[in-house]
Amino acid sequence: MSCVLQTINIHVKRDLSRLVVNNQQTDWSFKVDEFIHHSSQEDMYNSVAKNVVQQALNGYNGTIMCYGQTGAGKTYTMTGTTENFQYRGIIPRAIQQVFKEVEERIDYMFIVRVSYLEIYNENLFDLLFTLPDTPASDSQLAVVDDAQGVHVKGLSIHLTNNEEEALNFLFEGETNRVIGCHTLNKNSSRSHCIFTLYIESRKRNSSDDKYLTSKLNMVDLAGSERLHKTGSEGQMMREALYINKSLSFLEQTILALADPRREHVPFRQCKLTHVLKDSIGMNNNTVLVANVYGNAEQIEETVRTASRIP
Ligand SMILES: Nc1ncnc2c1ncn2[C@@H]1O[C@H](COP(=O)(O)OP(=O)(O)OP(=O)(O)O)[C@@H](O)[C@H]1O
Repeated sequence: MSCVLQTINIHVKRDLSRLVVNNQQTDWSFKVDEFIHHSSQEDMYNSVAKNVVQQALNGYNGTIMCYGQTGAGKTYTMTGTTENFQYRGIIPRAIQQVFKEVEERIDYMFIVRVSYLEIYNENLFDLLFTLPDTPASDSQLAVVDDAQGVHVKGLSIHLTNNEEEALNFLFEGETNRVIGCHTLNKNSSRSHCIFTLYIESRKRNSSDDKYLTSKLNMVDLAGSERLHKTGSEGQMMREALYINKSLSFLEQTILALADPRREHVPFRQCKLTHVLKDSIGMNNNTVLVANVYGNAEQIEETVRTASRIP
């Protein structure tokens, strides 16, 4: 969302032949809005998320996505860890910001709801299905694109009255995620997960009964990975193929959105882009966080991740 671009220059020594991506290239240069290194979770939040959350409270849809190599810190950035309050990630901080504003803006009436969707091997799952008040869905969840906009039929959406309730939904969903273990990350997310806040607001004591509505998606994408690096086989290889394919569709969609000459944006190629159709690009606030490792051994994947940023 910021306009000043920063340049990242990467140089790989040619004599480290094992680490060279190809025989010709040893230098890369990438432009990004911001390069965040050695920062606290709070600084990270203030840089990438605070503004999008504020805009969502003002009625604009927003999406914040973490993308990158498996084990590079996407879940840490998005959710954080529970061992220390200061390590909490973007989602709990966004929840806090939303409810702080709800309390402060006393001239407005807010309704906040949440849902937590998982996309695993191109199938949709409701991560809040375990809650007692979640109606049992007898049919498969499906992405529907109709007059009401894009929504997932069958996904439970929960009214949330305060920060604590919203955090409980987050933690409930976290325990239901599909987690795998491979050589690069022993707690690897094998799916894309979208935690959504639906915000509705209306000015109190106003003659006009106009509601402002917005959706804020916080997306922890499954890790992009080279199969030989993660040592995947069998079911994990199948998962990795789905993950890589959908990430490639996401990349194509983002590239199409960034190109003003493109008339068609291929949202329907996979569930991930279809679900996000009305919340990325165009008039929505979209932030893509590229998580990379800091060490030289992973330079090949770092270059790959950085080169996918439009
Ligand atoms: N900035 C950081 N500071 C401290 N620990 C971190 C940081 N980033 C990641 N970690 C730790 O590294 C490990 C891997 O991170 P994480 O699970 O977030 O990766 P990921 O990108 O979500 O991986 P995957 O795609 O496999 O799910 C975790 O134990 C996490 O707590």
